[in-house]
Parts: sequence; structure tokens; C-alpha cells
Amino acid sequence: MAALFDRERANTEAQMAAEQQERKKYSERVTQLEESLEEQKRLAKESKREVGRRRTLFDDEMAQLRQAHAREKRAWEEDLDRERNTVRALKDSMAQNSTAHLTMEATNSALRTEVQRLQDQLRESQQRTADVEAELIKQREAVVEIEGELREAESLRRKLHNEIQELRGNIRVFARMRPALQHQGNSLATVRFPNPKEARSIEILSAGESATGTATMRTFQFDFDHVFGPDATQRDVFDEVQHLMQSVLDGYNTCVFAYGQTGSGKTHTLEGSGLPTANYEASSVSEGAGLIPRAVQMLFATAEALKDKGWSYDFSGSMLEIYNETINDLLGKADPKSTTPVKHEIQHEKGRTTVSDAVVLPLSSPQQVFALLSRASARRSVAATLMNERSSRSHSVFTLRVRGSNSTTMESCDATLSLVDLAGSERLANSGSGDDPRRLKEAVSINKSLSSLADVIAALGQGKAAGHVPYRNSTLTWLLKNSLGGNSKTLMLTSLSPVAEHLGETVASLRFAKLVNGTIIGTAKKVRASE
Ligand SMILES: Nc1ncnc2c1ncn2[C@@H]1O[C@H](COP(=O)(O)OP(=O)(O)OP(=O)(O)O)[C@@H](O)[C@H]1O
Repeated sequence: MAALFDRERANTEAQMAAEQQERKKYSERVTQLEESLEEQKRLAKESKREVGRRRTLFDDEMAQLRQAHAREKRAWEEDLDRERNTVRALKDSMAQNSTAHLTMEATNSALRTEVQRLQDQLRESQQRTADVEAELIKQREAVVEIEGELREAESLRRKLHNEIQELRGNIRVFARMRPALQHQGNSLATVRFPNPKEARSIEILSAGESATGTATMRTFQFDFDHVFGPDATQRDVFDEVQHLMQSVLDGYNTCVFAYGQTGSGKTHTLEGSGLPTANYEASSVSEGAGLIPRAVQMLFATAEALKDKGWSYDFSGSMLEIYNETINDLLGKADPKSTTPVKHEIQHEKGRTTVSDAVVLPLSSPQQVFALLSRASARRSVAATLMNERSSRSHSVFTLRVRGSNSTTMESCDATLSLVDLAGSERLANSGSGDDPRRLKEAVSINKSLSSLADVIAALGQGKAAGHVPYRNSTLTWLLKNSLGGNSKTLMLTSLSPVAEHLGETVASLRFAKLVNGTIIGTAKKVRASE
């Protein structure tokens, strides 16, 4: 038992030792584990710290990264916004461009259509032009033919026109009675104009006494180429005269006399109320304008129109006054007050009349002619103040020389138009000269020249039978030698006063006019430039 016990005890002690051993090992193990746990804790702490540090670092880095990322993001966003804006702008622009493109395409297509249309039109036009050109060539040929015919017709017209003039007689006589002037208030003569449509007759009724002493009424009737009553206008007179202007351009010397007593209307008929001023337009003259401005306007206008038919004309003019048988140049430089006036000689050579030292001005427009007439008129009025109404006591002669040549037909002509305002025709007893020797001399000179004019016309009327034509008997007839006679066309415009008191002078003027009208002057001859 004891042994058992001892063994048991030994076993138990062995067991206890083993258990102790085990406990020790366990304790060591526990210590070890505790140390290890401590270590683990420390390590865990360290690790935690490290983790914390690393987390902090990581957080910092993350924060930085986030900031950087945020910055970048912002930058990207800004870039993105910009890009978006750019893209939007581009889209807008593209939209616009595409609209513009569409518009342009539409325009382009419209333009293409237009170009096509124009090309078609051009082709048509070219075709038409070709047709027109062909037609033009035909027309040109026709025009050349017509021009030739026209030239022939123009030459024929000239010939016929002048033949008609010849048939009518180269001296024609018109009578014009002026209206009563308001301010005069004189009693008027009894005058009748029978057959006013024909306008060729005038009748003057004059109270008288028969041999037995009974009161009678005498009627004087006169027939002329035309009679103008007091209502006739300046235009009416010119209408009857203008064919003579055509004759001047055709190369015929033409002379128009205004004859009549002082105050009967000679200057009114020739010049009219005031010459056109510098503002005058070549296409018109005033209603009051007389024969000279109208003739000048017509001559220049007709010369211009004849350019188409190959004619080219040169005009030149002079203005002379014959006072007491002496010639004064109204365009000359000499002082009109001078006591030693320039002496002018009249020369006739080859059908042309020239006056020595007289100014002849080249005239290229109607305005220049009017300037010439105003100059002459101013000069005449200076003389008039010196010589008391000298204008009605002198003859004024305006001469327009017209030279023409036709480069196509080689025709040429050279003629003068003389427009003569004669001195008052009243008889010596009525001239108011009385005992005034100056007035007497004037009246004698006027009488001489007017009776010489009648003699010349009468001698011309008698043709060769008269033998000698007394041109030299007065300065007037000598100056107008080539404008009278067979080589010219002459028109006498007899001015008449309607006043009863002037009846005697009116009848005398009409008798003189009748004498002239009864004269048949030989055939007018065209003057060629070379003659
Ligand atoms: N047909 C007419 N109509 C209106 N007035 C006229 C007419 N004829 C002449 N007269 C006027 O009569 C007056 C005299 O005319 P004008 O001076 O023309 O006469 P004249 O014969 O030339 O005279 P002179 O011999 O003195 O030069 C002027 O006042 C003029 O205006």
C-alpha cells in the first residue's frame, strides 16, 4: 500500500512535477505570449502610428492631389467651357455659314440661271446685231442713194425756187401801213384793204372838190405783191420775205429797201422793237423782232441745217450810213464827232462791191451780227445827237455777205443781202427844212438819192432800150449797183402812216412803190464764188 501509495505519490509527484513543468512551460509560454502580445501591441501601436502617419501623409497627398485635381478639373472645366463656347461659336458660325452657303448656293443658282438667260439674250442680240448690221449696210446703201437723190432734189429745189422768184418778178413791192400810235391821237385817213385774203390791194379815200365845187371822194387804189394792214405782225411780214433769205443762201444777191416818210415804220419793220440781247437763244427771237434779226436767225439756222447736205457757209457784215451823199462807216474806228471824216470810195469789180477802208467783220453767229448792229446803232445815235434826228435823214445799209461751198457737189456761191433803211421820203416842202440851209441840204440829198433810185429802177425796167443805167447819180444807187439790176432780187417795203395829215405823203409813197412795182428787171443770176 505504502508502495502503492508511494508509487501513487511518486506518480502524483511525478505528475505534479510534470504538471509543474507543464505549468512552468505554460507560464513561460504565457510570458512569451504576453511578451509577444506586448510586442504585438507595440507593433500594432507602431503600426497604427505608422498607419496614422501614412494616412496623414496619404491624406495630405490625397488633399494635395484633390486640390491639384480640383485645380486641374477647374482648368479642364474652364478649358472645356472655352472649348464648348468655341464649339458653340463654331456651331453657330457653321450654322450661319451653312445658311450663307445655302443662300449663296441659291444666289449662285439664280446667277447661273441669269448668266444662262443673258447668254441666251447675248446670242439673240448678236443675231439681232448681225441682222441690224446687214440691214444697216442695206440702209447705208439706200441712204447713199437717197443722199444723191436729195442733192439732186436740193439743186432742183434751188433752181425751181429761183425760177418761181423770177416768174414773180425780181423786184417785188410790199406796202405796210402801221397802226395809229396811241400817244399821237391824230385823226386817221380813210383806208380800205379790199380782198383781205389775197392781201394785194390798198385803197386810200381822199375828200376833194369837183370842178363845179361839189364835195367829192376820190379813191386811190394800188396793187402790190403784198399789202399788210395795221394788224399785221412782224412775223406776218417775215413769212412773206423769208423765201428771199433762201435765195441768198442759194447765191443770189438780195436787197431789201424800207421806203417811206419819216415815222411811217421803216425801222420798226427792219429792226423791230430792240435787237436781241447777248442772252438771245438762236432758236427764238421776240415777237417784236423785225426783219433783220429774223433774217439773220433764219440764215444761220438754214446754213447749219444745210451742213448735212455738204454745205459750209461763211458770213461777214458791214454797216454803212449815207448822209448828205457821203458814206460813213458805222463800224469804223473814226470818231463820229471828227470834222475830217474818213473818205470812203466805192469800187465795183467782177460783180462785187467794196468800200475802201470800211470795216467788214467776219460773223460766225447771230449774236455777233446783233452785236455789230448794236455797235452801229450806238454810233448812229452819237451822230444823231450832233445832227438832230440824223437817223431819219440818212440811209443805213446793212450788208451781210454769205459765201458757201459744197464739198460733195463742188458747188459754190457768194451773195450779199443788203437791208436798207432809207431816209424819210417826204417831199421837200414837207421836210421842215424851211430856211435852214443844213436841213435844205439834207432834203436835197435825200431827194436826189431817192429820185436816182427811181430812175435806176425805171431804166432797169426799160431794159436795154434805156442803154445807160444812171447808178452813178447818187451814192446810194452807186453803192447798191450790184444789189439792184439784173443780177439781184429786190424787195421794196413801203411803209405808210395811217394819219390823215400824212395822206399826201402816203399817196406819194404809194405812187413811187407803184412805179417800182411796174418794173420788170432781167433774170437774176446766181453768183458763183469764182465770179
Ligand atoms: N407796225 C407797227 N406796229 C406798232 N408800232 C409801229 C409800227 N410801225 C411803226 N411803229 C412805231 O411808229 C414809230 C415810228 O416808227 P419808225 O421809227 O420805225 O419809223 P421810221 O419810218 O423808221 O422813221 P425814221 O425815218 O425817222 O427812221 C415808232 O415808235 C414805232 O415803234
